[in-house]
Amino acid sequence: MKISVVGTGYVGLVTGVALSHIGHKVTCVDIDQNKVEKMNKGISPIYEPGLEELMVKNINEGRLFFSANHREGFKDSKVIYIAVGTPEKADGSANLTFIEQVAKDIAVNIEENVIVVTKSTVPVGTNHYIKDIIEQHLIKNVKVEIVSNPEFLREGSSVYDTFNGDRIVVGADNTEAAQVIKEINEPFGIPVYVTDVQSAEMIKYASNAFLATKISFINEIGNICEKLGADIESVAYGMGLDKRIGSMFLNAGIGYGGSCFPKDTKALTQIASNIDHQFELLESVIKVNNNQQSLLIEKAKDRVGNLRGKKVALLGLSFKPNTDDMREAASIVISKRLLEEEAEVIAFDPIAVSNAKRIIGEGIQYTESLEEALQDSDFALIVTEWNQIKEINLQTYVDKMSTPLIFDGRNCYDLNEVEKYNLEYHSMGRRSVVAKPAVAVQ
Ligand SMILES: NC(=O)c1ccc[n+]([C@@H]2O[C@H](COP(=O)([O-])OP(=O)(O)OC[C@H]3O[C@@H](n4cnc5c(N)ncnc54)[C@H](O)[C@@H]3O)[C@@H](O)[C@H]2O)c1
Ligand SMILES: O=c1ccn([C@@H]2O[C@H](COP(=O)(O)OP(=O)(O)O[C@H]3O[C@H](CO)[C@@H](O)[C@H](O)[C@H]3O)[C@@H](O)[C@H]2O)c(=O)[nH]1
Repeated sequence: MKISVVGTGYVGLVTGVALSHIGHKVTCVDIDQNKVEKMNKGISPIYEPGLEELMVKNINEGRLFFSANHREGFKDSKVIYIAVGTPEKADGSANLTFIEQVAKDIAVNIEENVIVVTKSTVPVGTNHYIKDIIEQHLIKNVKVEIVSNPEFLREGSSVYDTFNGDRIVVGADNTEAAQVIKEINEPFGIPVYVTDVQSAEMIKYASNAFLATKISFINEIGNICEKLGADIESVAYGMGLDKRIGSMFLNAGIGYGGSCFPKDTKALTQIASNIDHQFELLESVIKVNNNQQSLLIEKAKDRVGNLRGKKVALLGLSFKPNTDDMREAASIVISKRLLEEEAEVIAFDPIAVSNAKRIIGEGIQYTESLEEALQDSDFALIVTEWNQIKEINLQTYVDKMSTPLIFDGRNCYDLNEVEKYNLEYHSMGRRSVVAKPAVAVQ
């Protein structure tokens, strides 16, 4: 089937590539001319494992196209997917400006009946709002059906997730439209759950809010464990053995970041407050997460005292491993705090340095070499659990650092392993390891 995808960010590009890979003829449309030029040359504008290879394969096999022109991109399409951003407004609610613009772009450029499928995360009621906008601006006598099809992929594993997701949610008023979307997705072999539009919209927010709740919950338990001498890794493992709880998303650390959980949890509290419901549980989840992000700095200050002039190795910048995405990364809050404390910061990340420079700025130094970041440093803060960090020979900390003192926000190392080295190691929700008499950092 001929399909168009509007927006080529993490969701749109992966969707377009995956749909072309299962045999559809797909044109991805983006207003960003530079991105379109890059993609036409077979270069992915984002870093996602496996994406560029799959993109090039489908371009070469004549199923995948890119355009900066909506009319050209929508030509002959039976289905148009919307995958533009829905960022956060100052009050935390979802900004629908891009969605409204796409609805108008669709209205004035389509020449035949289409099904408009929203992949973007949008508040309950938005799909109907999209239909209203399109119908108000239509210039041809055509029929438009809408389908909500929220996206559940994770950055860093988006290609894998698209082919191996747990479910595809389809929300529709019109059973024929739902059936078309079901059939389009059939080759993925993933169970499709069909429901009404409003419920599909809510499934997305509720899922993200639930996962964020799981993270803030385990972080609170971790903070308590640390003070009582229990070990959060053992506690999470023991909890996860209960199938009703499940072992996933119980990794304690410095909290969640990224382009979705922070914005979608805030948007859901706004959605609730619009109908005079105060979502107290979710408000606490957000508060716990905000505190968690700066916990690593508090730990360092408790141990080291004044941070002024201290040479700090900041290990990991992206909000999670295997992505160059810096949106709401804990490293932003942490580097800001370090600069306020007048520390000297050298940050390591294997992929996200150029994005980080734009967001964090030139107040800190950057390197793509872990060893260079550690060289002569007074202490290290682990912010993202990149494999390069997890797999480092721990002796490197001892050899390179001025004082081998580590504050690990992602529990990268086994405590028994750490004990074999002359390290001082503080992690999250676990006992500290001080292998040799207290390291003098003054
Ligand atoms: N990033 C994720 O992991 C993820 C996962 C699930 C759902 N979502 C949701 O999916 C949506 C998209 O997220 P993203 O991270 O892919 O966004 P993004 O910001 O990375 O990309 C959006 C793209 O849309 C383009 N665009 C904006 N207006 C346009 C228009 N009128 N016509 C054509 N192109 C236009 C932009 O140029 C940009 O390239 C959001 O609602 C987000 O909440 C994101
Ligand atoms: O046990 C855990 C799991 C995750 N995180 C953190 O949570 C954040 C989000 O991680 P993850 O969910 O893996 O990545 P995202 O790409 O943000 O994906 C989430 O957000 C997407 C956008 O809505 C959804 O599509 C996905 O289903 C949902 O997992 C990151 O900062 C992680 O470090 C933890 O602290 N502990």
